[in-house]
This record gives sequence, structure tokens and C-alpha cells, in this order.
Amino acid sequence: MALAAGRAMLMRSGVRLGTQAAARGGNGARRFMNHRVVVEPNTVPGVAVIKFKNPPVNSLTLEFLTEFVICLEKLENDKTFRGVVLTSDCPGIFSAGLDLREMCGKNPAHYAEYWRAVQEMWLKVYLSNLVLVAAINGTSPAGGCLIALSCDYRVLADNPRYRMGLNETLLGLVVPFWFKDTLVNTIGHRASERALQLGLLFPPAEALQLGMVDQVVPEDQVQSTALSVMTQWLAIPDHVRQLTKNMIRKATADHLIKHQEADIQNFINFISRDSIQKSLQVYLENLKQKKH
Ligand SMILES: CCCCCCCC/C=C\CC(=O)SCCNC(=O)CCNC(=O)[C@H](O)C(C)(C)COP(=O)(O)OP(=O)(O)OC[C@H]1O[C@@H](n2cnc3c(N)ncnc32)[C@H](O)[C@@H]1OP(=O)(O)O
Repeated sequence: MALAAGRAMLMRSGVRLGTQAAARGGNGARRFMNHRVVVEPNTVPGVAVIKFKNPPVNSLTLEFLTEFVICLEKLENDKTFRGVVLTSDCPGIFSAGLDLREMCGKNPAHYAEYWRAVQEMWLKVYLSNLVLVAAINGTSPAGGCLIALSCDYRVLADNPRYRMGLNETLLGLVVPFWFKDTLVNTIGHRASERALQLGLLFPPAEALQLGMVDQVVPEDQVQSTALSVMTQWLAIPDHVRQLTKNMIRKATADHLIKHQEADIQNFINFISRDSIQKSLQVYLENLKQKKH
């Protein structure tokens, strides 16, 4: 039921997003597909590798989210694909999470459009019929971590500079309930209480110990490990694995699906506050200044 609802919603989003792309005109529409998301099909039979390519830090802009969802939708509808590895084309960064500029200095209509795109991306990944393996080859805070947590399996590069976690409180943001649910489902209640309140970002050894990732491997083996893990998952017949996945994830996804419009309204109200706008601006400014 949740799966069907999620799909229906994404079909709707596909139509809406398709219209947006077409509105950009001939060249714009052509550039739109596979611009920020690179797909390498059949690295292993039946498996595609999706590489996030939204430099400099793979932040989740509206355009990136749109392209990513359409790309997954296409792979899901193409029955030759049974599994996808998600990884990054930006050295050292899996994804810097939600794009702060999408949440800063814009109007309520933009915030609504952006938040719906974030929700739809999460539902698409979380409820995917495909086996999704995250090959995490870089830092992945907040929204970047959410994408990895929503996959079926996570392989992280053993580089102590890479950090992973939901750091929203450090930005003065409240973690959305469905981000929280996804983390609790992965690392448990107590560990989430601490991680979320303190906005902790974990290095690989700690992420492994907490169960935030399933494997930590040398950096140059992240993708090959993800592909060999995939073989194990694909040994299970799709229909039984998909029904089992749906049984386990349905309640969490339904929670958002039921409250999707209220969640958008909450986001608009929260993000539009002067105090929140101010802290986001300060955070962005600090990111810029650390270079100097
Ligand atoms: C009731 C409901 C309420 C709901 C509230 C909202 C909930 C929101 C939920 C989720 C939140 C998020 O996902 S917020 C994003 C969190 N992400 C971060 O905190 C990461 C921030 N970035 C970094 O720490 C670093 O950039 C990095 C470690 C990822 C990379 O470091 P590096 O040194 O390699 O690069 P720079 O820092 O120099 O960055 C380059 C360039 O990119 C800009 N940048 C970085 N991150 C973002 C981002 N997330 N969004 C937009 N732009 C980003 C950075 O400012 C630099 O820009 P300039 O070159 O112009 O200076």
C-alpha cells in the first residue's frame, strides 16, 4: 500500500518535474538529463552505478534532486536493472546534504517546492524496488547521510577525514521526523538520541561501530566492494526480497506519506523564521570564511 502510494506520488512528481524541464526549452531540456547525475549502466550485469556529479560538494539542489529522482525512476522501470550503486564523482565528498542556498532568502512557494522534492527523493530511495548499495567515498553530513541511510547496504571509505551523521542541530535546525526515523531504524533509539541532539558527525570506525554503515574498506575498494555485495543481494529472488523490504519499511514511509502536506507547511513556517534565516546565513558565511 505504502509502496503504491509512494509510486503514485512519484509518478505525479515525474509529470510535474518533466514539465519544469521542458519549460527550460530545447537546450535546457537536453542538458537537464544526466547532467548532475552520471549513470554507468551494467558495470555488473543488471547493476547500474549512479555517480553524483554536482560540484563542488554534491549539495542537494532542486535541480540535482529532480534529476536524481528521474534517473532512479528510469532505472526502476527498465527491467534489465535489479540493483544500483550510489556513489560520488566529487573527490572526498559523497554529498554535503541539502543545499543551504535553497533554504535561504527564498519565498514560501520555493520552500514548498524544494521540500516536496526532498520528500519525494527520500520516498523514491527508501521504497525503491531496486537493491540500493551506497558506496560512500567521502563526507556525508545531514541530507547526504540520509541518502546513504536509505539504501539497503552501506560501504564507507576508510578515511579518517570523512564524517557521516545528521548534524542539523549544529546548523540551528530541527531534524525532520522522517530523517530521525531513518536513523533510529538503523542505529537504534539510544544511539540516535545522542547523535541527533548533539549533531554528531562520525569518522568511519565509529560509524561502523554504531551500525551506521555495514562495512569500512580501503578507499580504492569502495566501489568494487559495493558491487560484490550487490551480487549477494541479487542472489535473492526480487519479488520475495521486495515484499520483505516493503514489509519492513512501510510504516516509516507511511508516516511521511500521511503527513506530507503538514510536513511541508511545518518546513515553510520553520525555515521562514528570521532567527533560522539568520543562523543559516551565518553558517554559510562561516563555510566561506574558513577558506581565508
Ligand atoms: C519542523 C521541520 C523543520 C525542518 C528544518 C530543516 C531541516 C533540514 C534538514 C537537513 C539539513 C541539511 O542537509 S543542511 C546541510 C548540512 N550540511 C552541512 O552542514 C555541510 C556543510 N559543508 C561542509 O561542511 C563542507 O563544505 C564540506 C565538508 C562538505 C566540504 O568542505 P570543503 O572544504 O571541501 O569545501 P567548502 O567548505 O569550501 O565548500 C565549497 C563550496 O560549497 C559551499 N557549500 C558547502 N556545503 C554546502 C551546502 N550544504 N549547501 C550549499 N553550499 C554549500 C561552500 O559554501 C563553498 O561555497 P563557495 O565556494 O561559494 O565559498
